[in-house]
Amino acid sequence: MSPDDDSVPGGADRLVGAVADGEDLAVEAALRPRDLSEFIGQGRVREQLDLVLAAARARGGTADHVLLSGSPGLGKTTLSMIIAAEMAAPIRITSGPAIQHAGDLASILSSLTEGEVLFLDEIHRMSRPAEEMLYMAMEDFRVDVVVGKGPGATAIPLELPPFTLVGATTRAGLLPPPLRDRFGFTGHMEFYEPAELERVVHRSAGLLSVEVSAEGAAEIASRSRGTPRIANRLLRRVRDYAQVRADGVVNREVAARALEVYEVDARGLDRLDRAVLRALLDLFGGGPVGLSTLAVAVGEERETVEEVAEPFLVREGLLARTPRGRVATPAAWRHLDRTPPAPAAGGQGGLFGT
Ligand SMILES: Nc1ncnc2c1ncn2[C@@H]1O[C@H](COP(=O)(O)OP(=O)(O)OP(=O)(O)O)[C@@H](O)[C@H]1O
Repeated sequence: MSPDDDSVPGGADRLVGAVADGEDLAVEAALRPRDLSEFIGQGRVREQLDLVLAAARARGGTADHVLLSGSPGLGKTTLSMIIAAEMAAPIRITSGPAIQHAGDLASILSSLTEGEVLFLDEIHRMSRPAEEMLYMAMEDFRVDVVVGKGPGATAIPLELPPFTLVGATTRAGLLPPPLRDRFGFTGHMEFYEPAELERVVHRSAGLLSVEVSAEGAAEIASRSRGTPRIANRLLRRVRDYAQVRADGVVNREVAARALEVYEVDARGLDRLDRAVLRALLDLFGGGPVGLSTLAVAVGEERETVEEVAEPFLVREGLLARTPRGRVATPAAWRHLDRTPPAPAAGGQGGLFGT
Protein backbone atom coordinates (compact mmCIF):
# COMPACT_ATOMS: atom_id res chain seq x y z
CA MET A 1 0.00 0.00 0.00
CA SER A 2 1.44 3.37 -0.89
CA PRO A 3 1.61 6.30 1.47
CA ASP A 4 -1.51 8.43 1.05
CA ASP A 5 -3.26 5.43 -0.51
CA ASP A 6 -6.99 6.16 -0.45
CA SER A 7 -7.77 2.62 0.71
CA VAL A 8 -6.33 3.63 4.09
CA PRO A 9 -9.05 5.02 6.35
CA GLY A 10 -8.62 8.79 6.43
CA GLY A 11 -6.35 8.76 3.38
CA ALA A 12 -8.89 9.91 0.81
CA ASP A 13 -9.92 13.45 -0.01
CA ARG A 14 -7.09 15.18 1.78
CA LEU A 15 -6.17 18.48 0.25
CA VAL A 16 -2.53 17.49 0.71
CA GLY A 17 -2.96 13.82 -0.28
CA ALA A 18 -0.75 12.83 -3.21
CA VAL A 19 -3.18 10.33 -4.79
CA ALA A 20 -5.40 11.82 -7.53
CA ASP A 21 -9.03 12.55 -6.65
CA GLY A 22 -11.91 13.00 -9.10
CA GLU A 23 -11.35 16.72 -9.56
CA ASP A 24 -7.62 16.19 -10.18
CA LEU A 25 -8.35 13.69 -12.92
CA ALA A 26 -10.71 16.12 -14.60
CA VAL A 27 -8.21 18.99 -14.75
CA GLU A 28 -4.86 17.22 -14.89
CA ALA A 29 -5.07 16.46 -18.58
CA ALA A 30 -5.09 20.19 -19.30
CA LEU A 31 -2.11 20.85 -17.03
CA ARG A 32 0.24 18.10 -18.24
CA PRO A 33 3.47 19.20 -19.89
CA ARG A 34 3.51 17.84 -23.46
CA ASP A 35 7.23 17.44 -24.09
CA LEU A 36 10.47 17.03 -22.18
CA SER A 37 11.38 20.70 -22.48
CA GLU A 38 8.12 21.66 -20.71
CA PHE A 39 8.64 19.09 -17.95
CA ILE A 40 9.92 20.91 -14.88
CA GLY A 41 12.57 19.48 -12.52
CA GLN A 42 13.76 15.85 -12.33
CA GLY A 43 16.87 17.03 -14.20
CA ARG A 44 18.71 13.72 -14.06
CA VAL A 45 15.79 11.54 -15.17
CA ARG A 46 14.94 14.02 -17.91
CA GLU A 47 18.46 14.09 -19.29
CA GLN A 48 18.86 10.31 -19.17
CA LEU A 49 15.51 9.81 -20.83
CA ASP A 50 16.33 12.39 -23.46
CA LEU A 51 19.40 10.31 -24.39
CA VAL A 52 17.49 7.03 -24.44
CA LEU A 53 14.82 8.49 -26.73
CA ALA A 54 17.22 10.37 -29.01
CA ALA A 55 19.29 7.20 -29.50
CA ALA A 56 16.19 5.15 -30.30
CA ARG A 57 15.01 7.77 -32.79
CA ALA A 58 18.46 7.83 -34.43
CA ARG A 59 18.36 4.04 -34.81
CA GLY A 60 14.86 4.27 -36.21
CA GLY A 61 13.74 1.69 -33.63
CA THR A 62 11.55 1.59 -30.55
CA ALA A 63 12.85 2.86 -27.22
CA ASP A 64 13.98 0.46 -24.50
CA HIS A 65 11.48 -0.42 -21.79
CA VAL A 66 11.39 2.25 -19.08
CA LEU A 67 10.64 1.87 -15.38
CA LEU A 68 9.62 5.00 -13.46
CA SER A 69 9.60 4.79 -9.69
CA GLY A 70 8.47 7.41 -7.21
CA SER A 71 5.67 8.62 -4.97
CA PRO A 72 2.21 9.43 -6.38
CA GLY A 73 1.78 12.76 -8.15
CA LEU A 74 5.42 13.29 -9.14
CA GLY A 75 4.77 13.00 -12.86
CA LYS A 76 5.12 9.34 -13.89
CA THR A 77 1.99 9.30 -16.06
CA THR A 78 2.98 12.64 -17.54
CA LEU A 79 6.44 11.32 -18.43
CA SER A 80 5.00 8.21 -20.07
CA MET A 81 2.86 10.42 -22.30
CA ILE A 82 5.90 12.54 -23.11
CA ILE A 83 7.84 9.39 -24.06
CA ALA A 84 5.08 8.48 -26.53
CA ALA A 85 4.93 12.04 -27.89
CA GLU A 86 8.73 12.22 -28.30
CA MET A 87 8.68 8.91 -30.19
CA ALA A 88 5.63 10.04 -32.22
CA ALA A 89 3.97 6.82 -31.06
CA PRO A 90 0.48 6.10 -29.76
CA ILE A 91 0.08 5.22 -26.08
CA ARG A 92 -2.10 2.66 -24.33
CA ILE A 93 -2.72 3.19 -20.62
CA THR A 94 -3.56 0.46 -18.13
CA SER A 95 -2.64 -0.54 -14.60
CA GLY A 96 -1.48 -3.57 -12.63
CA PRO A 97 -4.74 -4.02 -10.70
CA ALA A 98 -6.68 -4.01 -13.99
CA ILE A 99 -4.69 -7.03 -15.21
CA GLN A 100 -5.77 -9.91 -13.03
CA HIS A 101 -5.39 -12.73 -15.56
CA ALA A 102 -2.67 -13.49 -18.06
CA GLY A 103 -5.44 -13.44 -20.70
CA ASP A 104 -6.14 -9.75 -19.93
CA LEU A 105 -2.53 -8.94 -20.67
CA ALA A 106 -2.41 -11.17 -23.76
CA SER A 107 -5.32 -9.34 -25.32
CA ILE A 108 -3.72 -5.94 -24.69
CA LEU A 109 -0.31 -7.04 -25.98
CA SER A 110 -1.71 -8.69 -29.09
CA SER A 111 -3.52 -5.51 -30.10
CA LEU A 112 -0.47 -3.21 -29.81
CA THR A 113 0.83 -1.62 -32.98
CA GLU A 114 4.52 -1.34 -33.87
CA GLY A 115 6.34 1.18 -31.66
CA GLU A 116 3.32 1.74 -29.39
CA VAL A 117 3.97 2.75 -25.78
CA LEU A 118 2.21 0.61 -23.18
CA PHE A 119 1.95 2.47 -19.87
CA LEU A 120 1.44 0.07 -16.98
CA ASP A 121 0.76 2.02 -13.80
CA GLU A 122 1.17 0.29 -10.41
CA ILE A 123 3.06 -2.49 -12.14
CA HIS A 124 3.89 -4.03 -8.74
CA ARG A 125 0.20 -4.91 -8.31
CA MET A 126 -0.08 -7.17 -11.38
CA SER A 127 -0.99 -10.84 -10.86
CA ARG A 128 1.84 -13.36 -10.91
CA PRO A 129 0.76 -15.23 -14.11
CA ALA A 130 0.44 -11.91 -15.97
CA GLU A 131 3.85 -10.88 -14.69
CA GLU A 132 5.41 -14.06 -16.04
CA MET A 133 3.81 -13.52 -19.42
CA LEU A 134 5.23 -10.01 -19.43
CA TYR A 135 8.81 -11.32 -19.04
CA MET A 136 8.71 -13.02 -22.41
CA ALA A 137 6.81 -10.20 -24.06
CA MET A 138 9.41 -7.65 -22.92
CA GLU A 139 12.40 -9.75 -23.90
CA ASP A 140 11.39 -11.56 -27.06
CA PHE A 141 8.24 -9.69 -28.16
CA ARG A 142 6.39 -12.96 -27.99
CA VAL A 143 3.77 -14.54 -25.74
CA ASP A 144 2.50 -18.07 -25.37
CA VAL A 145 -1.27 -18.08 -25.35
CA VAL A 146 -2.58 -21.19 -23.62
CA VAL A 147 -5.63 -22.66 -25.29
CA GLY A 148 -7.77 -25.27 -23.54
CA LYS A 149 -7.46 -26.72 -20.06
CA GLY A 150 -5.90 -29.71 -18.33
CA PRO A 151 -3.75 -32.27 -20.20
CA GLY A 152 -5.14 -31.11 -23.57
CA ALA A 153 -4.00 -27.52 -23.10
CA THR A 154 -1.62 -26.24 -25.73
CA ALA A 155 0.52 -23.12 -25.85
CA ILE A 156 0.28 -21.19 -29.10
CA PRO A 157 3.19 -18.79 -29.59
CA LEU A 158 2.14 -15.34 -30.72
CA GLU A 159 4.60 -12.82 -32.21
CA LEU A 160 4.20 -9.24 -31.00
CA PRO A 161 5.29 -6.06 -32.74
CA PRO A 162 8.17 -4.26 -30.97
CA PHE A 163 6.71 -1.95 -28.32
CA THR A 164 7.95 0.12 -25.39
CA LEU A 165 6.71 -0.77 -21.95
CA VAL A 166 6.69 2.10 -19.47
CA GLY A 167 6.10 0.67 -16.01
CA ALA A 168 5.34 2.93 -13.06
CA THR A 169 5.59 2.00 -9.42
CA THR A 170 5.51 3.67 -6.05
CA ARG A 171 7.39 0.65 -4.69
CA ALA A 172 10.36 -0.31 -6.86
CA GLY A 173 11.54 -2.60 -4.05
CA LEU A 174 8.42 -4.77 -4.45
CA LEU A 175 9.21 -5.66 -8.06
CA PRO A 176 10.71 -9.11 -8.54
CA PRO A 177 14.30 -8.83 -9.82
CA PRO A 178 13.55 -10.69 -13.11
CA LEU A 179 11.00 -8.00 -13.96
CA ARG A 180 13.21 -5.10 -12.83
CA ASP A 181 16.12 -6.47 -14.89
CA ARG A 182 14.11 -6.40 -18.11
CA PHE A 183 13.84 -2.63 -18.13
CA GLY A 184 16.56 -0.92 -20.14
CA PHE A 185 16.26 2.26 -18.12
CA THR A 186 15.01 3.06 -14.62
CA GLY A 187 14.18 6.62 -13.62
CA HIS A 188 13.89 7.40 -9.91
CA MET A 189 11.60 10.39 -9.46
CA GLU A 190 12.49 12.61 -6.51
CA PHE A 191 10.34 15.04 -4.56
CA TYR A 192 10.55 18.52 -6.12
CA GLU A 193 12.46 21.47 -4.71
CA PRO A 194 10.36 24.54 -3.74
CA ALA A 195 11.84 26.57 -6.63
CA GLU A 196 10.73 23.85 -9.10
CA LEU A 197 7.24 23.80 -7.62
CA GLU A 198 7.07 27.58 -7.97
CA ARG A 199 7.64 27.07 -11.70
CA VAL A 200 4.91 24.40 -11.75
CA VAL A 201 2.52 26.86 -10.05
CA HIS A 202 3.37 29.65 -12.51
CA ARG A 203 2.93 27.35 -15.47
CA SER A 204 -0.42 25.97 -14.26
CA ALA A 205 -1.62 29.47 -13.31
CA GLY A 206 -0.91 30.57 -16.88
CA LEU A 207 -2.93 27.65 -18.28
CA LEU A 208 -5.81 28.33 -15.85
CA SER A 209 -5.67 32.10 -16.49
CA VAL A 210 -4.99 32.90 -12.83
CA GLU A 211 -2.81 35.87 -11.97
CA VAL A 212 -0.15 34.83 -9.43
CA SER A 213 2.69 36.94 -8.02
CA ALA A 214 6.16 35.47 -7.42
CA GLU A 215 5.54 35.50 -3.64
CA GLY A 216 2.09 33.94 -4.09
CA ALA A 217 3.61 31.08 -6.08
CA ALA A 218 6.34 30.63 -3.44
CA GLU A 219 3.74 30.46 -0.68
CA ILE A 220 1.82 27.71 -2.49
CA ALA A 221 5.02 25.84 -3.42
CA SER A 222 6.31 25.72 0.15
CA ARG A 223 3.07 24.04 1.30
CA SER A 224 2.93 21.48 -1.53
CA ARG A 225 4.97 18.68 0.04
CA GLY A 226 7.37 18.41 -2.89
CA THR A 227 4.57 17.19 -5.19
CA PRO A 228 3.28 18.90 -8.38
CA ARG A 229 -0.17 17.32 -8.06
CA ILE A 230 -0.58 18.92 -4.62
CA ALA A 231 0.77 22.26 -5.91
CA ASN A 232 -1.85 22.25 -8.67
CA ARG A 233 -4.60 21.33 -6.23
CA LEU A 234 -3.63 24.05 -3.72
CA LEU A 235 -3.47 26.55 -6.58
CA ARG A 236 -7.09 25.77 -7.49
CA ARG A 237 -8.27 26.27 -3.90
CA VAL A 238 -6.30 29.51 -3.57
CA ARG A 239 -7.75 30.71 -6.86
CA ASP A 240 -11.28 30.15 -5.46
CA TYR A 241 -10.40 32.19 -2.39
CA ALA A 242 -8.83 34.96 -4.47
CA GLN A 243 -11.97 35.21 -6.58
CA VAL A 244 -14.43 35.20 -3.68
CA ARG A 245 -12.57 37.05 -0.93
CA ALA A 246 -10.05 39.18 -2.84
CA ASP A 247 -9.61 40.76 -6.25
CA GLY A 248 -8.75 37.54 -8.05
CA VAL A 249 -4.97 38.02 -7.83
CA VAL A 250 -2.97 35.42 -5.89
CA ASN A 251 -0.31 37.23 -3.86
CA ARG A 252 1.50 35.98 -0.77
CA GLU A 253 -1.11 37.19 1.66
CA VAL A 254 -4.06 35.78 -0.28
CA ALA A 255 -2.32 32.40 -0.66
CA ALA A 256 -1.45 32.26 3.04
CA ARG A 257 -4.96 33.26 4.16
CA ALA A 258 -6.61 30.79 1.78
CA LEU A 259 -4.45 27.89 2.92
CA GLU A 260 -5.07 28.79 6.53
CA VAL A 261 -8.80 28.40 5.81
CA TYR A 262 -8.06 24.96 4.35
CA GLU A 263 -5.84 24.11 7.35
CA VAL A 264 -2.65 23.58 5.37
CA ASP A 265 0.16 25.17 7.35
CA ALA A 266 3.35 26.89 6.22
CA ARG A 267 5.17 23.59 5.87
CA GLY A 268 2.33 21.69 4.19
CA LEU A 269 1.07 19.88 7.30
CA ASP A 270 -2.70 19.46 7.52
CA ARG A 271 -5.04 18.95 10.46
CA LEU A 272 -4.19 15.25 10.84
CA ASP A 273 -0.43 15.78 10.70
CA ARG A 274 -0.61 18.50 13.33
CA ALA A 275 -2.93 16.45 15.55
CA VAL A 276 -0.37 13.65 15.57
CA LEU A 277 2.48 16.00 16.44
CA ARG A 278 0.44 17.85 19.05
CA ALA A 279 -0.50 14.60 20.80
CA LEU A 280 3.10 13.46 20.71
CA LEU A 281 4.34 16.70 22.28
CA ASP A 282 1.52 17.66 24.63
CA LEU A 283 0.41 14.28 25.90
CA PHE A 284 3.60 12.25 25.76
CA GLY A 285 6.33 14.85 26.24
CA GLY A 286 7.71 14.17 22.78
CA GLY A 287 7.80 10.38 23.15
CA PRO A 288 8.83 7.69 22.77
CA VAL A 289 5.27 6.42 22.54
CA GLY A 290 3.81 3.37 20.82
CA LEU A 291 1.92 3.78 17.55
CA SER A 292 -1.35 2.33 18.91
CA THR A 293 -1.35 4.69 21.88
CA LEU A 294 -0.65 7.65 19.63
CA ALA A 295 -3.48 6.61 17.29
CA VAL A 296 -5.96 6.34 20.17
CA ALA A 297 -4.87 9.77 21.40
CA VAL A 298 -5.72 11.39 18.06
CA GLY A 299 -8.89 9.33 17.57
CA GLU A 300 -7.69 7.73 14.33
CA GLU A 301 -7.02 4.23 13.09
CA ARG A 302 -3.48 2.97 13.61
CA GLU A 303 -3.06 2.57 9.81
CA THR A 304 -4.15 6.16 9.22
CA VAL A 305 -1.45 7.49 11.52
CA GLU A 306 1.18 5.10 10.17
CA GLU A 307 0.46 5.35 6.46
CA VAL A 308 -1.21 8.71 5.95
CA ALA A 309 0.42 11.06 8.45
CA GLU A 310 3.77 9.59 9.38
CA PRO A 311 5.59 9.26 6.03
CA PHE A 312 5.54 13.02 5.47
CA LEU A 313 6.35 13.82 9.11
CA VAL A 314 9.34 11.47 8.94
CA ARG A 315 10.43 12.89 5.58
CA GLU A 316 10.24 16.41 7.02
CA GLY A 317 12.38 15.39 10.00
CA LEU A 318 9.57 16.13 12.47
CA LEU A 319 9.02 12.61 13.77
CA ALA A 320 11.24 9.55 14.11
CA ARG A 321 10.23 5.92 14.28
CA THR A 322 12.48 4.25 16.84
CA PRO A 323 12.42 0.73 18.29
CA ARG A 324 11.02 2.24 21.51
CA GLY A 325 8.22 4.14 19.76
CA ARG A 326 7.52 7.41 18.00
CA VAL A 327 9.66 10.38 19.00
CA ALA A 328 9.31 14.08 18.17
CA THR A 329 12.45 15.77 16.87
CA PRO A 330 13.58 19.25 17.99
CA ALA A 331 12.18 20.56 14.68
CA ALA A 332 8.71 19.34 15.73
CA TRP A 333 8.87 21.32 18.97
CA ARG A 334 9.94 24.39 17.01
CA HIS A 335 7.28 23.91 14.34
CA LEU A 336 4.46 23.83 16.90
CA ASP A 337 6.03 26.70 18.86
CA ARG A 338 6.62 24.71 21.99
CA THR A 339 9.62 24.42 24.29
CA PRO A 340 11.06 20.94 24.67
CA PRO A 341 11.34 19.71 28.28
CA ALA A 342 14.78 20.14 29.85
CA PRO A 343 16.83 16.92 29.79
CA ALA A 344 16.83 14.97 33.05
CA ALA A 345 19.90 15.69 35.19
CA GLY A 346 22.67 13.23 34.35
CA GLY A 347 20.57 11.78 31.53
CA GLN A 348 21.45 11.74 27.87
CA GLY A 349 19.10 14.59 27.07
CA GLY A 350 16.61 12.36 25.28
CA LEU A 351 17.13 10.66 21.97
CA PHE A 352 17.74 13.91 20.12
CA GLY A 353 19.39 16.01 22.82
CA THR A 354 17.86 19.42 23.36
N1 LIG B 1 7.52 17.98 -13.89
C1 LIG B 1 6.29 18.48 -13.94
N2 LIG B 1 6.09 19.70 -14.44
C2 LIG B 1 4.85 20.24 -14.47
N3 LIG B 1 3.73 19.60 -14.03
C3 LIG B 1 3.89 18.37 -13.54
C4 LIG B 1 5.16 17.74 -13.48
N4 LIG B 1 5.02 16.53 -12.95
C5 LIG B 1 3.71 16.38 -12.68
N5 LIG B 1 3.02 17.48 -13.03
C6 LIG B 1 1.58 17.70 -12.85
O1 LIG B 1 1.15 16.94 -11.75
C7 LIG B 1 -0.01 16.18 -12.09
C8 LIG B 1 0.20 14.76 -11.62
O2 LIG B 1 1.18 14.14 -12.43
P1 LIG B 1 1.07 12.60 -12.88
O3 LIG B 1 -0.36 12.20 -13.04
O4 LIG B 1 1.96 12.43 -14.04
O5 LIG B 1 1.68 11.91 -11.59
P2 LIG B 1 1.93 10.35 -11.33
O6 LIG B 1 3.31 10.24 -10.75
O7 LIG B 1 1.65 9.56 -12.54
O8 LIG B 1 0.88 10.04 -10.22
P3 LIG B 1 0.24 8.58 -9.86
O9 LIG B 1 1.35 7.79 -9.26
O10 LIG B 1 -0.84 8.95 -8.86
O11 LIG B 1 -0.30 8.01 -11.12
C9 LIG B 1 -0.21 16.33 -13.60
O12 LIG B 1 -1.41 16.96 -13.88
C10 LIG B 1 0.86 17.26 -14.09
O13 LIG B 1 0.25 18.41 -14.62
